[in-house]
Amino acid sequence: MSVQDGATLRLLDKADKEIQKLPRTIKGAIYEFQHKFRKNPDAPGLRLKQLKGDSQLYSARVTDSYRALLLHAGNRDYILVAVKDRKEVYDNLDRYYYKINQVTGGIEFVDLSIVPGTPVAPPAEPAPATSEPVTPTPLFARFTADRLRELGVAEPLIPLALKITTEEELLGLVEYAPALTEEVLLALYDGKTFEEVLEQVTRPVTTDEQIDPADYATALARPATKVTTEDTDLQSVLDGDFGRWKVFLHPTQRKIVERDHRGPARVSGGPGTGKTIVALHRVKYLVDRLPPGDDRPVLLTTFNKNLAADLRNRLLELGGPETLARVDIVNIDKLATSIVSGTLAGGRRRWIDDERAVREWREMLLELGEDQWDPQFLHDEWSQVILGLGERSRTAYFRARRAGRGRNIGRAQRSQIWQLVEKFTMRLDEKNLWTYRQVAWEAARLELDRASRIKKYAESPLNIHVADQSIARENYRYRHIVVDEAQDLNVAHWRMLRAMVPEGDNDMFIAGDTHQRIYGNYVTLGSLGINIRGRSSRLTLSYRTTHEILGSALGLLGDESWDDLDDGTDDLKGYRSVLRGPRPVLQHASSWQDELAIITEQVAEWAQTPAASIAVCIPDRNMVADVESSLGRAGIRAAAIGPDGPKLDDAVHVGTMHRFKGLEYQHMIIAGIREGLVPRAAIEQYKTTDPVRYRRELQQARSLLFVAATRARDTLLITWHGEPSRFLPAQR
Ligand SMILES: Nc1ncnc2c1ncn2[C@@H]1O[C@H](COP(=O)(O)OP(=O)(O)OP(=O)(O)O)[C@@H](O)[C@H]1O
Repeated sequence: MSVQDGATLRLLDKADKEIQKLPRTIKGAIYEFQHKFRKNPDAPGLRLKQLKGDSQLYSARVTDSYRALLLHAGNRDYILVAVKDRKEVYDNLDRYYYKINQVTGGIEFVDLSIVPGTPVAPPAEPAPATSEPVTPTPLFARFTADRLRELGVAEPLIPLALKITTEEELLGLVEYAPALTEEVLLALYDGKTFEEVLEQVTRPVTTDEQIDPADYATALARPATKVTTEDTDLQSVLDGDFGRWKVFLHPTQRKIVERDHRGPARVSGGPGTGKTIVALHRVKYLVDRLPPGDDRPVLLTTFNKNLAADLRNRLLELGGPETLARVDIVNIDKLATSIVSGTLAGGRRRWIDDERAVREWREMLLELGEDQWDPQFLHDEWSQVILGLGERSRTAYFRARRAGRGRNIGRAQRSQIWQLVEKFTMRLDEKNLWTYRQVAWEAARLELDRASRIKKYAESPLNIHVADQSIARENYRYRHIVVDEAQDLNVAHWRMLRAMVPEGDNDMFIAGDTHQRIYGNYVTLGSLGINIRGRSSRLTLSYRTTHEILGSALGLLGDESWDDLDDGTDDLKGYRSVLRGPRPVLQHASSWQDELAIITEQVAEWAQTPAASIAVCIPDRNMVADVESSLGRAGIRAAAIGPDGPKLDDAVHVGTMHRFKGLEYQHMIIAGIREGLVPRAAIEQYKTTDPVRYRRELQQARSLLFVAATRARDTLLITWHGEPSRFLPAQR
């Protein structure tokens, strides 16, 4: 059989929802059908035929009683839009609406018979008669058909949208509506104005191209047409393990993935808007454009080991072993560690975290009888100012601006601090210890040296190298670097990364959200040679959190202002969700014991949910064991989340707030949200002594709570005893 006989069969977004509901035997038959169809759509058994009076819609036989409905997009390209019982597929053909959306240029399909409230939908249950008939006001009475059309609502759904009067009707309408119609109507329903929706929802997906309403082949290639591309996608829909994130990218996500840049680019966006998903697709996009080879020219890095492991699994799912084979996936500290271990003799030391380092400071100050300085202050000054300098010298420290650090430190004090820092680093040397920041600084230094050797080699006349055999040719480690959770990387990390990749097209792709910064690392990328100006984009649609949870989580951020990893500011304008669910519950308890009882009772009520989709988050490490044993006594398996992620896959996860970065749960409880813990009482000392630091500590505490609250997909319960945290809405 010639290749010409074959056909492409794609699946349209939302058609997968209907297909997944079909009986198992029919799904099996669809599996067979799609194979045969791809091989030869004209095979007689498939009975491919045009629907009467319609140029574009075709039906084909799946079984004796089921038919596939296909939209012909030109040449041998078909889009599967539905699979239906033969008895109903040919009735009332007017109910099939398909068109190229005049705003987005994407292909849209709706079967009006499944949209409640349309003239062709089955009649709804009659409403119970009331004694006084009242005519409720339609939800969108303040808009005209033209306005909805301008926003991109699908034509046949406009009259219906203008008629509906309840939220239930609206949710019924948007369930199978094209994605833009769903987003627009829900945003208007949430109270946004026409102008806001135009700006935040419609404009980002509006195509610049001239739209030919009959050119389906071109429309098929536009980001707004959400269709599967691989043969295997339809198979995974049928197997029930279909990851929509792999295929149905939002048009805004797709544009970001596929845009080429002359330098570093950045994507921001609120929690759950798909930054990680975009980073993964971006990696695949870059790998697909590499020349063949068996090296690994792409680096994908993130904050911790657990997130790196998740990226690895997801990239394997997305691109298979061939993509994985060209990518180094490693968390940022491990990357720094491997650079240092591989290059320095002293590389084989033990790494310690900040908490342990502060203990070392305290011990050293005690031994020295030095009581003028606070160990935490010295550790922060060393880690965030001195280890943030490009050059580690006393003079450089004397000149350092200490931007954003409130307390003024004069020359004499800097001299004392410098001496203490020298003693401290010698102490760590003797004990064979290193902090992660020290490692990052060393790694940055080594990589910068390497980069300057590469430049020197490239610039000097060839004969020098020939004469001096000792100069070996080195190359940059990577061609492209993709960073996730960028808001928590420190200055040294960025210096190291910058030096690992030559400046040029698509050199760095940076995904992060400064509202979720929880490690106090503030950077200005521009000053580190990473110029993202004019190459920033933002995602605004949450795929994780319901509208209700998102609204409450935004309230936790207060009126703070947030940076954009550079000199500008960032905000969450337009951040929204089309997912609906119960409102978060805020519950006051009489004591910690009472909170534990509430937690245990609530988790027991979620017995139908797989344990690992439930999490309990608390602000203090000492509370973890309490929660674990309280759940344990009720026969519920619980496991603490360690620094590298959850320890067990079949237990309720319990952890402190920092541990929840990047994770996702169906049901979440955040307990212990009281004054003194959120924010911590210890920061009050800075209120008068160091107001700048105080503000930053407060902001970081807000971010921690924001991160925790936005891990919840469906349900969120927040509890406290005593005085509620100032970040919670006022309680009546
Ligand atoms: N286009 C998509 N289609 C379906 N699901 C998606 C899509 N994009 C993202 N998701 C899902 O939404 C959830 C959140 O995505 P992701 O983790 O990438 O968001 P994020 O912006 O990185 O979140 P955070 O900032 O909270 O870490 C995940 O479950 C992901 O699979």
